[in-house]
Amino acid sequence: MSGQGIDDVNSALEKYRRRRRELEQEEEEENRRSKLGLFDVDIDTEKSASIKRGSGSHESGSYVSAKQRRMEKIEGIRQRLHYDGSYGPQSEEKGSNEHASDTEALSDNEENSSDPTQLLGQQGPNANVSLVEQMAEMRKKHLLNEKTEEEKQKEQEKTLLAAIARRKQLASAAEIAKGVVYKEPMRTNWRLLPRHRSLSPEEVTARRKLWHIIVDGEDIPSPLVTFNSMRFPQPVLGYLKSKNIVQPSPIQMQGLPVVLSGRDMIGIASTGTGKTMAFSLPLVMLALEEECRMPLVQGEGPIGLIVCPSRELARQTYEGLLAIASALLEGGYPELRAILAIGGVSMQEQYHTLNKGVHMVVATPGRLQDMLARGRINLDLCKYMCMDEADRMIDVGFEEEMRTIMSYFKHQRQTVLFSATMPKKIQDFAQSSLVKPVVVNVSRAGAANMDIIQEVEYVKPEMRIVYLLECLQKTPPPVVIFAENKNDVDDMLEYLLLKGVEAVAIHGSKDQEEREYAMRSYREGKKDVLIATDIASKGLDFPEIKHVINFDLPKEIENYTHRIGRTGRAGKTGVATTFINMNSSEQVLLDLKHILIEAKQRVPPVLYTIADPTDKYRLPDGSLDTSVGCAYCGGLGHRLLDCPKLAQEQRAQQAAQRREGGANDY
Ligand SMILES: Nc1ncnc2c1ncn2[C@@H]1O[C@H](COP(=O)(O)OP(=O)(O)OP(=O)(O)O)[C@@H](O)[C@H]1O
Repeated sequence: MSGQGIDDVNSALEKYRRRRRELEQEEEEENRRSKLGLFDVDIDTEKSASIKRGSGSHESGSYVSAKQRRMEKIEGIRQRLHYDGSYGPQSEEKGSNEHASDTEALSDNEENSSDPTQLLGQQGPNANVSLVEQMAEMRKKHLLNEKTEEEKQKEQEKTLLAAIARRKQLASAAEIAKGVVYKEPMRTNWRLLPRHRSLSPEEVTARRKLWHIIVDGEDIPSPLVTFNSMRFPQPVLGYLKSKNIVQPSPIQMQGLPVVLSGRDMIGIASTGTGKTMAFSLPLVMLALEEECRMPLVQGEGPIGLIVCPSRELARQTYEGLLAIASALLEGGYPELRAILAIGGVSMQEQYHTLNKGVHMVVATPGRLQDMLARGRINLDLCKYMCMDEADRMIDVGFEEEMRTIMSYFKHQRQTVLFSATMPKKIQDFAQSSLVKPVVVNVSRAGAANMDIIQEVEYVKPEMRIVYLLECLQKTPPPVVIFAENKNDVDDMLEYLLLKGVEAVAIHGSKDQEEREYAMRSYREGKKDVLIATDIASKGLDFPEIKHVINFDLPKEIENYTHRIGRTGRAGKTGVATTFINMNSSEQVLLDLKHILIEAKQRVPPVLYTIADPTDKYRLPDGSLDTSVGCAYCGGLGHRLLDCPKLAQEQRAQQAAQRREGGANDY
């Protein structure tokens, strides 16, 4: 976000916080007054005495709860209505049932009434108006007031969103400078088979419905239900089969035809549902097409780029590309070369590949930016850019690096963004930077994978480490344990090693060698337990993880979705256990509650004890209107103005501004 943008967001938030402080102060004042026995409304002495008489008076100075006082006040009114017929002519004419409904209405509204004289209709302009009519009027006023409050909140949200949206587009600096706007998507030579081109719109819709695929955009290619129909060369089909990948997953059914045909795309699907293939295969096909057309020579390339938020994820994706490229080579196709550009490793080996011309680059933003700046690679021929875990990539953590990388593009490129979590705001922003994008949605962005059994346990902070051993018994290994901070990761490692558990750990302060050792030994099954910060929560695909333990609740609910998504992958079932305690953020707990409800999991009673401001957005069937969640992080348990992620990012941004540089590691 630009400095101006940050200021705007800050000032909008500051306004909101000021208003909130005022409201809190008002509330405090009200509480104080009522504790002292002062009614905030001006009831005349006679009436007040009458109410007290009716309700039983209290010894002066003794504490009476607000609820009790309210009840007594209502009782007083009720008694006057029943025993004193002096509240206007209408009350005498009414039957007792009507009185009952009137008093019910009173109790509903009394709390919000500011003028009990009017409420009772005893004097003033309402003296001749029936109680029912007065109540109807009050209700209307009350609703209007409430709406106004809601409108106010919406307005504040709008201002804040506008400030956030004032980010610059994800476009190259030269394009922005020259005002270049691409209107038409890129074209590739890939075509649907004639029999798929002739599918009727009804057939296409039925197919999408069957696989729960939701699309948005213009001229969207039909979903294809076999890899054969996607026209991959035989060695690629053979490779997929060897990995037991025989039928495309829904995100691949729709995502592959879209990306293969050159369209910009935003792909949203649950963790572990095959998004990586949906952006890797088209890159390989594009590289192959270019190589066949005109082989790359020294200093040329890449044709395409995949940017990932962590070194480990980049390595995993790179190895996937190498495997497909080598299957093609073995099948008699030209050699396709790839390099891995990540921090912490020497690029010496990679330079050898670069010298031959490179087709594909998989990178983390920092190292890629560095290589571009040093002129080690260029994006002159680059036609394809993918951001894996895209919301994280466009998030503040990497935004500046991504913008710098974009400035090296010379021509239009195809841009594809994939993630399991993609808040609406990020989608809107991304869409504005893409060319006629197609949005493919296979699950609600941020929803948990339905193949995961989610358990939430209340464990006191100091008991967690001891309880870990018991928790590890739930399933056989491999298990992964996540914690927010590096010290907790180190402490757990020490404890588990002492207890004889085969564990390894990874976080951003470990050196590259340690990180690689941990990943390798865990992946190869030599270690049973991986303990990690969120550095390992996104995208990593370890085979057969049975159990994810959250030592704490992450600060952002999206990280919860990613963390538990390390299990329950490729159609298998997994278990996730999350420890919560009194230190867990209420807002994230509420988000968690909604994720559990959505995934039809057991919600621990403690989560129902937290006041839930989203209760009013329940639909008639009791489910939550999912369109009302936070526009910034996608959490369903809070609104934008209370977003813990936004607040956290702002703190980080301010700190980064002070330091004049950002830190992106976990
Ligand atoms: N069509 C398929 N059929 C069976 N398995 C598949 C298929 N596509 C991918 N897989 C396997 O599913 C696993 C998860 O895939 P992948 O890592 O691409 O998930 P993802 O959606 O990117 O998850 P995340 O959101 O965590 O990054 C991998 O082991 C992959 O080989």
